[in-house]
Amino acid sequence: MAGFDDLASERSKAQFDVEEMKVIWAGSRHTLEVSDRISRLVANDPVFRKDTRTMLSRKDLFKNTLRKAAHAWKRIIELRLSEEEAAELRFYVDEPAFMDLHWGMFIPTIKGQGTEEQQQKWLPLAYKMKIIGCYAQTELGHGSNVQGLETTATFDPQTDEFIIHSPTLTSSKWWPGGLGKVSTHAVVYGRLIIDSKDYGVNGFIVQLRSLDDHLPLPGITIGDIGMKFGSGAYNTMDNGVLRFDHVRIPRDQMLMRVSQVTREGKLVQSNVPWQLVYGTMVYVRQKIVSDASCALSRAVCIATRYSAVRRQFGLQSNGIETQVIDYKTQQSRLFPLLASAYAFRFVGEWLKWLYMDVNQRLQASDFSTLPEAHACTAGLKSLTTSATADGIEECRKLCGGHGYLCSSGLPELFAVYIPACTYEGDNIVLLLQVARFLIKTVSQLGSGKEPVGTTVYMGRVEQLMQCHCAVQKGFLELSADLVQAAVAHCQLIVVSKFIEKLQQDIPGKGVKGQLEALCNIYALFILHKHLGDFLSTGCITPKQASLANAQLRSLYSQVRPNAIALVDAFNYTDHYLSSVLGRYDGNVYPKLYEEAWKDPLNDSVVPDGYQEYIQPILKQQLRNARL
Ligand SMILES: CC/C=C\C/C=C\C/C=C\C/C=C\CCC(=O)SCCNC(=O)CCNC(=O)[C@H](O)C(C)(C)COP(=O)(O)OP(=O)(O)OC[C@H]1O[C@@H](n2cnc3c(N)ncnc32)[C@H](O)[C@@H]1OP(=O)(O)O
Ligand SMILES: Cc1cc2nc3c(=O)[nH]c(=O)nc-3n(C[C@H](O)[C@H](O)[C@H](O)COP(=O)(O)OP(=O)(O)OC[C@H]3O[C@@H](n4cnc5c(N)ncnc54)[C@H](O)[C@@H]3O)c2cc1C
Repeated sequence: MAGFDDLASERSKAQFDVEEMKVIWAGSRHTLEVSDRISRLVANDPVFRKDTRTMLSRKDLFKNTLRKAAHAWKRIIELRLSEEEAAELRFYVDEPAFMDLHWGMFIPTIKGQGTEEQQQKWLPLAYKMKIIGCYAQTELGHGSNVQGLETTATFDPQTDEFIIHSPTLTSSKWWPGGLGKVSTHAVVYGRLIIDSKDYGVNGFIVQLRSLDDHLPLPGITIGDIGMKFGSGAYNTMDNGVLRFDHVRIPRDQMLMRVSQVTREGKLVQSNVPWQLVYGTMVYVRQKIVSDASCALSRAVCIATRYSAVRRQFGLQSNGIETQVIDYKTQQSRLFPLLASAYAFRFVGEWLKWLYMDVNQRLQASDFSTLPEAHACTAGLKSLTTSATADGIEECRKLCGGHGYLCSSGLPELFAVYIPACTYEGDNIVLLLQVARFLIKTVSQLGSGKEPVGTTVYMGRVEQLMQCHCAVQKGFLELSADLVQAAVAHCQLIVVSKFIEKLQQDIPGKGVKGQLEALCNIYALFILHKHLGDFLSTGCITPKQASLANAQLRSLYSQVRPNAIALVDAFNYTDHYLSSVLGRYDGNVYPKLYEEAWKDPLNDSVVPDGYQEYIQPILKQQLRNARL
């Protein structure tokens, strides 16, 4: 069987221990064991099938999502899965749904911004799913500009309550995931008003729906904001709209770790930076970086396996055409994405460590690394999601026409993934935050602080900053060129963390060698992509640029025999890949043909509508022809 033999032959060429590379990719033997076991549990459960998603109406699609979420929760309880295993199960179910926001934002917000008492009250309810929460920050009129939010939370000393209100149409909460049809509660971000004085944005826990009949509570208008990009895709998520008409909540439902409001209506600032109100966004952004490596590796796995199966032109002496993976143009498009997937994996590991380190420091009232954590999570979220969104589209194109079929898995992967460039912070807005951080850092460099990083990449950042750095008054004056410096800074971090990964103990025959090749491919690919920066800032000479290019091409040849093994190391099930082109067995053509007939359009040989619309035309033509 052609495809199967091709992939079997490719696997026999591997020059490294794939099982050990699986451990490196997973992060540890324990994590590999958990993800392998849970991914197969999901793959073997018919409730979690994904192949009909693009054929369902929005209402049927959503109801099926609720069914899957309920089944997932039931399995978590039945099997007594740990929090880690439950998170893996939600990941491999692979369907954006309210659970993501309940576990991924609502609970972390209460943990990060609630007092001990508030955590003791609300977390047990949330962990047991006695309440379902979402994160309601963005409004119809404001998303990036958090300080521009209009929802008000006015303290009423007569009743010891906050009055939550939507004063304008643009203050309607708009986009929060899980809000539209499912969540019973939300963390609502609104302007704290005490005695007519505006104290800025804070978080408030607000019940939205009755726990008895799920109807919206008095003063609450709530619904879904409508269909989003692509069929299936993110339409499994009920992104919602929410308006308040003077809804009253107890004073103790303002999240008060950062600021407290006393019974007398006095605002007391605690000793933590007010920016902790933004803390959930830092947490989610570091998770999004890890998710980028998952999404990109998934697309690269599909495109790499298909590129080894697909043969086109280049008839060889044995009468067989050439595998498209052997074309240098295919390699120059595909292998940098393979390298990027590994690079994002390792920078995501580091970012997770940075986030945990910041949190431990916060416990000890050490806030010194919070600005760097914000800049790194913002910048790396921006860099990795933009590269991944572009990379998934490139993988679709690498698969030719068949990449455009839903059965390839790539259109839906692209449609689900691309909002990552917007949610949790628009990517340009976040790069401007990095630019601000760099300006402050450069201004402090005079104090003898020396930047650290790889020379050429570091030089590029320094030079770009000096070229473009001006005394900036505020956000809006930041030049587009500074965004370029911010990207350069983030790419420096990615390369540096890949190099640091290689300095760790890396067991397994040939594993370190493959990772070194991928690290060099990433670094040289970025250098090639931004050659203008490196040349214009004098970091490298034209001769060096030419040598770098030659080295890059040589590295592609080094990776070529290992490409299939490198994507096998992601250890993805066919269920998770959900792609006829990316099947482990390479049995592409028979499965493509089989999938086609499953389309409802093929339920009848003569299509519905023929008699009404087509036959009259044809008959008319026949009559005309006889005249
Ligand atoms: C679902 C989760 C589970 C898993 C995750 C996996 C996948 C994700 C899947 C789905 C995600 C689903 C939904 C996404 C949810 C959302 O989209 S929630 C809404 C997200 N919204 C945003 O990100 C808004 C972006 N805007 C901002 O962050 C801010 O408005 C701003 C930073 C752009 C501007 O802030 P301002 O206060 O207005 O002005 P500033 O002067 O720039 O900043 C003031 C100072 O504060 C510092 N700072 C800013 N942000 C942070 C932060 N997050 N942490 C720490 N510090 C911060 C800034 O540096 C300034 O400090 P100075 O010392 O320079 O004054
Ligand atoms: C699928 C999805 C899920 C979401 N889930 C949630 C959720 O659960 N909870 C929640 O609260 N929100 C959620 N959001 C909202 C999301 O956080 C916002 O869309 C995001 O923060 C961007 O804000 P915005 O849409 O207002 O865009 P805007 O800020 O209006 O940006 C529009 C354009 O203007 C540019 N721009 C804006 N400001 C500047 C500036 N200062 N300088 C230069 N350019 C600028 C941007 O770069 C962008 O190109 C979700 C969004 C999506 C798409």
